[in-house]
Amino acid sequence: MKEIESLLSRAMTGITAEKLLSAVFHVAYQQYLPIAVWKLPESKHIRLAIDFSSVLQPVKADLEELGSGFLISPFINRGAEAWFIQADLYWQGNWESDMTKNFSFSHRAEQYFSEEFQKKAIFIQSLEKLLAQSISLPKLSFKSIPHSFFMSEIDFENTVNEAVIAIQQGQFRKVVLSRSKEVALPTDFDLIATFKKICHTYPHALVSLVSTPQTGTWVGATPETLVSVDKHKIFRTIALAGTQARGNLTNLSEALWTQKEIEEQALVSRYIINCLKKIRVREFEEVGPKTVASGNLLHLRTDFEININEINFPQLGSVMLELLHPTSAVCGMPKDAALDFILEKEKYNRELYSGYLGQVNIEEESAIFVNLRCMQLFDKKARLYAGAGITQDSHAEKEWKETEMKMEAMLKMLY
Ligand SMILES: C=C(O[C@@H]1C=C(C(=O)O)C=C[C@H]1O)C(=O)O
Repeated sequence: MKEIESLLSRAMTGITAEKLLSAVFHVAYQQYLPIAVWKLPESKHIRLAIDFSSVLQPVKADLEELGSGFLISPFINRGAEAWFIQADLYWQGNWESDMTKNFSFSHRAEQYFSEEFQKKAIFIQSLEKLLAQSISLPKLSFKSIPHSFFMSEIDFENTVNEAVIAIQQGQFRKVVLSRSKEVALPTDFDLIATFKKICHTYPHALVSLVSTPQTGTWVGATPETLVSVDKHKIFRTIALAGTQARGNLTNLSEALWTQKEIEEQALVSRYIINCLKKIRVREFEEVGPKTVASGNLLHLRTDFEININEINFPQLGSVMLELLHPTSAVCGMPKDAALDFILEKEKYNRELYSGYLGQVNIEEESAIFVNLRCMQLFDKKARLYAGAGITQDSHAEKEWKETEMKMEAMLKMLY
């Protein structure tokens, strides 16, 4: 293993983080290796994990049992199963880092002739070869975009109106309706340069770039923590909902919210408290709701915090992850009725959008987020995703505009 590490540091001498990330992503992608690159909120560190195992297996999303890596789950995850990118190769640094430092390999399979070891060796050799060339990297070829149901403004607004009627009839209280749209990638699209731009534009978000043969390639900047457990065993989750354009507002406490938005966010808080009640957790700290910014948008957010050691509930992170997903911020309330409505009316597959993703047991912290403000990359095109919470006071046209504003988060990063 030492041989590989010294090969890697030789390959990387004097290379900028951006160039190295481009090359690493390139080689991983071409060799069908699952890779995740991410930046946590309020952090300047870029983290990277590559999995060298033979086939990426779905796993039970058990934060306490899993090793170090990056977890991704689609919106629909029956049996609470998710994909896990094990951090066989892990790097942590920032855009200005000396790239020869801070790389580490997990020593999961030491056998010299194991498939995993061979894959690592081939990866490093290809990386070294690529970095030795002074010419720019060849273009990545993503898969062509598969056909997907396109929802026009009229279709979407009709569905919102149907949801409002269903709410008035008492079928559920809130449902989150979403849609996707395709946009052309710029001809000079550069994945890592775009990722870097997103990191700078969204300092308070989890910014991620994830690619696996099973899920395709996704990039996003989500403001929504689903479950996090830090090294001091503090569990956190948030209730995020209500959306308006930020405009020129500098003092966030001056934002005004309508009753519809206040109620919509309160339903998410209530949903979280109901989940805590189910497992008889009564000692939690609740702060908010307060106005927070995510790029050009404002949301209402309530923070929940629990000291895991004080309540002696070591599995709280995993138990809450299973109970919370999909929360009322992306599905609705009650959950089952809202989900049925979504599956019947949306007519497209959300895939990883509004699922969850994030690091597990990396530097003693797990931080899982709802996958929002994201796009999926294809040959010459990107698919953008966004949704809006519908309650009895919703106006169809306003909800359409809200999804447009949310999609702009990624669109603006492309152009
Ligand atoms: C569903 C999305 O966002 C969620 C829905 C919100 C809303 O309805 O106001 C606000 C923030 C998120 O919890 C999305 O970004 O696609």
